Amino acid sequence: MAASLSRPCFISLHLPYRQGWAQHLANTFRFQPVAVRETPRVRQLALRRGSAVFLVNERLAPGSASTSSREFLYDVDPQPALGTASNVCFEVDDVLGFCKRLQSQGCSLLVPPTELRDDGGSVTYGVVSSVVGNISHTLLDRSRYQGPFLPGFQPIQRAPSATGDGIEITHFDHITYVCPRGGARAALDWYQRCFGFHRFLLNPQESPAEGYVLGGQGVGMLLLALQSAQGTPAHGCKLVFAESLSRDGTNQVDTFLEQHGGAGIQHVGLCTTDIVTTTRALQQQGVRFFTPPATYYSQGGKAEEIRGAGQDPHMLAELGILLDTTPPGDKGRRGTDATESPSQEYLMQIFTHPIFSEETFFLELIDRRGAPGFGEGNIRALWKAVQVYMDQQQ
Ligand SMILES: O=C(O)C(=O)Cc1ccc(O)cc1
Repeated sequence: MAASLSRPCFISLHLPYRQGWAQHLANTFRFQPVAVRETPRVRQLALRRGSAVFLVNERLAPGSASTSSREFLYDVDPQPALGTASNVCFEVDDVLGFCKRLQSQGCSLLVPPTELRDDGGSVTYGVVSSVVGNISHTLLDRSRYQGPFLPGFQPIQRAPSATGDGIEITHFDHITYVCPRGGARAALDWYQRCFGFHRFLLNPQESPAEGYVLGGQGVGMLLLALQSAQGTPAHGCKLVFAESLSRDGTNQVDTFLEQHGGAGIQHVGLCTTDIVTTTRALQQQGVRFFTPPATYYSQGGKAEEIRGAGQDPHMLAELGILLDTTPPGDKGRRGTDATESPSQEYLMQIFTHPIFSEETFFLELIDRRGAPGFGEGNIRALWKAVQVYMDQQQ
């Protein structure tokens, strides 16, 4: 079964009672509130930047909101003890057929296909649980809907400050899951089988059978990745599955499992077309980013690599931005059109501090200049920066 899933339509975040995040997302990350739904017990706020939409679900009353099973529209209640990103919504053409196929494959439907309508038209959706931690997926057909967000939500008038603030965020680039030990391969298989995602090799060093194993220097991690069936390698949304291979159980992946209370979404990569300006603007708004170790910029040929890509090593170091060039020969391996660009391909990344009070969920900015993968040096640098941060927290 090859399902026609495209880029996520929204990523849903849940917060426990008395915790909010929507204001923070609006004020510091400058996501624009577009639609809201409020009941006496919950508030659901959709915030958009480019085509990236977060649905922030807040509780307005103590206790479990799930006395009514549909308290949260287009989602289920993960009953969070802490902030968690627990649902990714994908658009599909045929919700009924899709849900039927998933059920015949043994998947559990949390919300059966349901139709909702208002003046803007109608949508059909269902919610299925995934095989990873608390993550569920909303499958949505909104081809018959003309309204600004979804039926059941009230539109919010667009404030004039949404553009021209230097923050260039275009779409969700990737979603990284932390899987339990031994669970990354099963997750990969499930998304290939049930959602029709294709394997994506993160790096030329990756062995398709084993996955991408990062060892040495205190890093013990297995990474496996997929990309959605629709969309080119450069434009589709990727799923990255991370699993700890470390023996001492104190690294960031194990810490996520412990503090999150199980597997789940560790970070979301937001694609930007101008990482330098965007990082600067977000820093001015108070967003805090991980700073890679100073050695990242001074180690073997990094400054030359950065200059070779046409970037300024001092500026990147000052902001904490990581850069990785695609090694020659990498293009063909991932099936990129070799005639696309004669110049060197590279990408730049930067990672925020954890968003909630626990060391769990964070965001990333990624600026792809033709490079579809993830740089090994950058993953190591992020790993190191997170470890330093975690050690400082103790
Ligand atoms: O580089 C990325 O964005 C990744 O998604 C790879 C990754 C996965 C898990 C980590 O704890 C650190 C890096």
